[in-house]
Amino acid sequence: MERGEITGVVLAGGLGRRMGGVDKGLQELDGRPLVAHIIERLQPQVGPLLINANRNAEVYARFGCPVVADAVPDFAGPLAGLHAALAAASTPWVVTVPCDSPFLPADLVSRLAGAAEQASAGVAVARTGDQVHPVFCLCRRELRDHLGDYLARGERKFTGWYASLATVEVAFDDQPAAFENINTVAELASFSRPA
Ligand SMILES: Nc1nc2c(ncn2[C@@H]2O[C@H](COP(=O)(O)OP(=O)(O)OP(=O)(O)O)[C@@H](O)[C@H]2O)c(=O)[nH]1
Ligand SMILES: [Mg+2]
Repeated sequence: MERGEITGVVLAGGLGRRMGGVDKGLQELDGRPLVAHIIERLQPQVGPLLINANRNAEVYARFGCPVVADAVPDFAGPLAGLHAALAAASTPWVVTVPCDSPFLPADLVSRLAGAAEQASAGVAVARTGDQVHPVFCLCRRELRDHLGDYLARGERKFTGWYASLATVEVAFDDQPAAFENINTVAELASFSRPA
């Protein structure tokens, strides 16, 4: 699989409730919005890039890539973001990362892609230890309708969707800290470099 066959998607469509309802991707870490950190890590690993956001589309557009909102209403969760991205992408593969994990692996996409190819799987997700990180997900674009049907049934859970597909889990036990995610203001402060 070539890098250019994979669209990278920053999932920034959540409500940020644990952070008081702010738009988490736009919160600053070390003087830059989280989304900027994510793009810096993800851009070299993929072809096209998309941002999935449900608020502040004009602000996200300043990062220079298309911004797509969920098609499924009412903040249905990250799978709704993946669904929107599968509809918007023009490459055969899409890879998602959340907007709140600024330390994501530099080799995330190559390892997910290698494993998906080797296993002839339509979906590859990251794992550390026995913890699956389902929002770090490489997915074939042709699964769009399969996912659309799942969401239309009112289903919301990543794990339930994966379970119905050929999915491969890819261990990143060499870099568990790369999957640290930031949910609260205190966590954001704790990950800031001292000035
Ligand atoms: N597109 C989309 N993405 C979502 C939605 N809910 C969560 N996400 C994304 O899923 C990832 C992980 O979600 P959380 O850490 O729970 O973020 P959140 O939902 O904004 O925050 P909380 O409200 O505190 O749970 C983040 O990248 C979110 O932007 C949603 O309804 N739609
Ligand atoms: Mg949430």
